[in-house]
Amino acid sequence: MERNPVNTAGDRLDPDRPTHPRTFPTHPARESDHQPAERSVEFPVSVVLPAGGTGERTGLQTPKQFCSFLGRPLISYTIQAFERVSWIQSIVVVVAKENMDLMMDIIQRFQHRKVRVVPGGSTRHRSIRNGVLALGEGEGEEKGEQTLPAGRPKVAIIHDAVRPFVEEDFLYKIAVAAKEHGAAGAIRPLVSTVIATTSENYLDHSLERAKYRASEMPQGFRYDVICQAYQRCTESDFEFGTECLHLALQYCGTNAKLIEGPPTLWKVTYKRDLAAAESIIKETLSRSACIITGGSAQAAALADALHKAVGALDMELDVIPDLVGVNSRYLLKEWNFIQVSGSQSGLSEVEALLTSLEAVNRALLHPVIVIWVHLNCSDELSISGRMAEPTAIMDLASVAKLRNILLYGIQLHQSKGTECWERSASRVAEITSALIRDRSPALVGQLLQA
Ligand SMILES: Nc1ccn([C@@H]2O[C@H](COP(=O)(O)OP(=O)(O)OP(=O)(O)O)[C@@H](O)[C@H]2O)c(=O)n1
Ligand SMILES: O=P(O)(O)OC[C@@H](O)[C@@H](O)[C@@H](O)CO
Repeated sequence: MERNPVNTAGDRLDPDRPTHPRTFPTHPARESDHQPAERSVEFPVSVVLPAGGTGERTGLQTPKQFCSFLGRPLISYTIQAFERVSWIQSIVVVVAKENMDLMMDIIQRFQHRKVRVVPGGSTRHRSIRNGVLALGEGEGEEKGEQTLPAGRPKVAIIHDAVRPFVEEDFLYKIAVAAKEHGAAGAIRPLVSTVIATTSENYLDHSLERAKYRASEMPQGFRYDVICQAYQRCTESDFEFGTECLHLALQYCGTNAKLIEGPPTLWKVTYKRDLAAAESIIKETLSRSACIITGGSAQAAALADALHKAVGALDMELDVIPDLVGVNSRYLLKEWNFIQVSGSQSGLSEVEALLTSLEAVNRALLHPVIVIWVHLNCSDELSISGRMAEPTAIMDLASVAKLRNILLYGIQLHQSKGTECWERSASRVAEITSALIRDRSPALVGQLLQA
């Protein structure tokens, strides 16, 4: 995890960050095979993402919501989780005044949609209140640099910006329950028992754990309920409170419906949570890849063997001849690419792949992994050819890195007489899986020997 924040100019402070301005077409909506079935919600839903804290408990200078993972701030992952939900009409991100410019840069850099930024307050409740009020401001009005979102929602979802792993299915459950009951909240089983302490830090009593749950996010509220709750609550609530569901009960008599959520709803709080979040993000991006064979028989033979070997490594792998026609959809998936080239073809197929990836702006949100597997079937290694490839792939990889594409090479020597693709393929599969999983910057542009 890079702890370098993006600076107020929107440029990350470490040397690896691509700094050239990106000129993108309006990027097409990204699709993924894992996209759940489209749901429809018959009432307007908007979201408030409180992100106005300082993240003191991480011990870092950079507020945790702005810590970068694979080149992108944590908050951008959370925003993406909401903006891809078609029935969410608008998102209000609440950040400290001093981070407003930084937040606008992040929205521009990663082309987030439906997002508006408002200033936070000195406590989480004050920040959430500012966000809730912003949802009710007029539709289509200009406010500074931002156009106000669609009109007031029927349901407002509130979700800590530092809980990036939220799925549409659960958001749907919360939104529908909030519409029906006035309020709804995510809960999880307690891991530790809750105890009450005396002023001298002795045990006063312990709670029966089975009767209690941990209150998590997202939470949902009928818009009138959460507005009324914040209108009626006290300064003490604003200063010391941590529970929106309590405000709805206390000041609106609204008893929230509680829905057990998945374990992925956890909040990034401590430094160790940052490493956990990065590991989950990397794992999510490493689940699938497609092998492009270019139509050559040699490449197809290796691809088939690779398909079997990588399958054993719990990766989803598709084998396709090219990326044209219906196969061009792979360019839009959050997948990785393995270009298998026969000994006659050099890097031209990789160059074509990189151009296609840039044309669809595929590397906007996540670094793309491209692995060139070069089949060298000649019994005599052509010294000149071999010497040429390492330099050529290094140069190409340097250019690709500026576009957030990580290019690696694997050279496979397959003497003509040997038909044991399986052994070669399992070597290539292990290297490929490690490259996709680890995304090591140190190996970018290297031509590894399988
Ligand atoms: N004045 C505040 C304080 C917190 N939050 C947000 O509320 C969410 C949950 O709060 P927490 O995990 O406590 O974040 P921090 O207050 O930043 O953490 P710490 O208590 O360690 O400083 C975070 O997204 C945080 O940015 C906010 O919008 N405004
Ligand atoms: O208390 P913190 O500010 O660390 O985090 C906020 C959490 O309390 C809150 O997200 C849930 O408990 C649900 O209200």
